[in-house]
Amino acid sequence: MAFTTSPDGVAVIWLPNAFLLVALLLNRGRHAWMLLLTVFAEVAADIPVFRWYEAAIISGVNITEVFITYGLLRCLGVLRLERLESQVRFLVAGPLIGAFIGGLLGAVVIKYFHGAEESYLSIARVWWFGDALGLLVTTPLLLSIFHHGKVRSLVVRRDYLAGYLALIAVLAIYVSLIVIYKDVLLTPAILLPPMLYAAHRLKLGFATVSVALTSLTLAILVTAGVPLFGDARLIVGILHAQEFIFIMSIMSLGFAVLMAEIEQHKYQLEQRVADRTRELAQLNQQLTLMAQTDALTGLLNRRAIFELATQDVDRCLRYGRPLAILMLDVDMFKLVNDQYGHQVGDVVLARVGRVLQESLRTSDKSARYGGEEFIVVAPEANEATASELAERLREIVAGQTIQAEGYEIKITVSIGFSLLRQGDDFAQLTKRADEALYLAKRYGRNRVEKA
Ligand SMILES: Nc1nc2c(ncn2[C@@H]2O[C@H](COP(=O)(O)OP(=O)(O)OP(=O)(O)O)[C@@H](O)[C@H]2O)c(=O)[nH]1
Repeated sequence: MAFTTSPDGVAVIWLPNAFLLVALLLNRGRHAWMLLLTVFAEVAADIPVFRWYEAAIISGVNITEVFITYGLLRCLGVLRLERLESQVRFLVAGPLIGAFIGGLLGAVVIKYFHGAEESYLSIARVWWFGDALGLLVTTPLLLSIFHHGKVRSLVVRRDYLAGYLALIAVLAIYVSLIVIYKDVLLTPAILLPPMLYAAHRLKLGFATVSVALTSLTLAILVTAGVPLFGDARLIVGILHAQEFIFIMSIMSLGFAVLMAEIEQHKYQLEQRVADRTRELAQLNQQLTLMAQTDALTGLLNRRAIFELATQDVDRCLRYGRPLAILMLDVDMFKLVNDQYGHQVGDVVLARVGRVLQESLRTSDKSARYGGEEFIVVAPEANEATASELAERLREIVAGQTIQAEGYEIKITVSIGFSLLRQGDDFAQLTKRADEALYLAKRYGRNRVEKA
């Protein structure tokens, strides 16, 4: 710390307070040992410049400052600095209020215990700015590293590496030039564009490191007497450096956070669009299904079976495969309606639909063809298979006892089936199956007839 300290012993940029603040923020003030360790570090950092009791009082001032900042941040609900709003709150609580109080108290120690040359207000101002910058530069950096209780590597990330190297190169060139030429044209302001570019491209993690490195470099240069801002008195040079570091930090960190927020918004927007698209696709699927389904029985409707069966018919004709069509009609269904009511009739139709769904192969298709009439399309079914299937369906329906509205109802179905012939189409097949069904009705119902 001695490298960045003015002749009166006030730091141009004072970093240790941020360590204590971050320890408090991360652990919510739980770990006392961390506090003791930081107090020890604060005193040790002051020992090279001050007598031990001065160092002890100064560390008391620093700790007070940190606790005021921490208390304010807790009141404002700020534990992380990844949003612009929390950064602004942090700026008010730490660099503005906490460091200001620290500056007022610290200047008393420097002026009256240490016997400084500069005026009380001038020392208070340098102290305030030094502490403010220490908090501003270091807190976001440490919070970036100790992310959610884990140490996040800011150094080895591949996309950051080129940025770090470029930053070190820029700083090295700047330091060499200003040390050799001491030219006022080499104002640190020329560092701003590359830093903003880096903050924009490499996000908050990198911005915190670049701000910390640049600030420290400038602080060391100004306290070593390098005239960063022309031939001013040392204290004026320090003040300018502090002002510059302040502006640079706010701009870099603010810019990085702003970019992160924009990215976040963009991501959320994309997520929302993706969600809506998925919902629309699902709705579309549901609509398609609804358009194909008969609401009462859950089977395909007439239009859907026409499309699907036509494909089956074409395929079986092309490959010379058999196919059968079964037409089922509930016997004396009008009586069911008349005797028990239309609602009971609906339950009966739904049961026939369920029987078909449960009894057929997955390659078979069934549909409600109209009223109390059903159709089954059975690819690969020859005469024997179709007759067996029709018989089985007839028996299963006849074996059902349907309970509805307090009634127990037994029903039967008549079935006519037709087999695919060369040159057939779906309409011809259904026409023949219908004729066979008519025969089944004529011969007494509850029976199967072949076309
Ligand atoms: N409950 C109900 N009844 C329907 C529905 N669609 C058609 N029906 C009725 O089904 C009955 C069909 O009667 P018919 O065509 O005379 O045939 P049936 O009484 O079954 O006599 P057969 O076919 O000769 O055995 C009519 O009463 C229609 O009103 C429906 O969705 N729900």
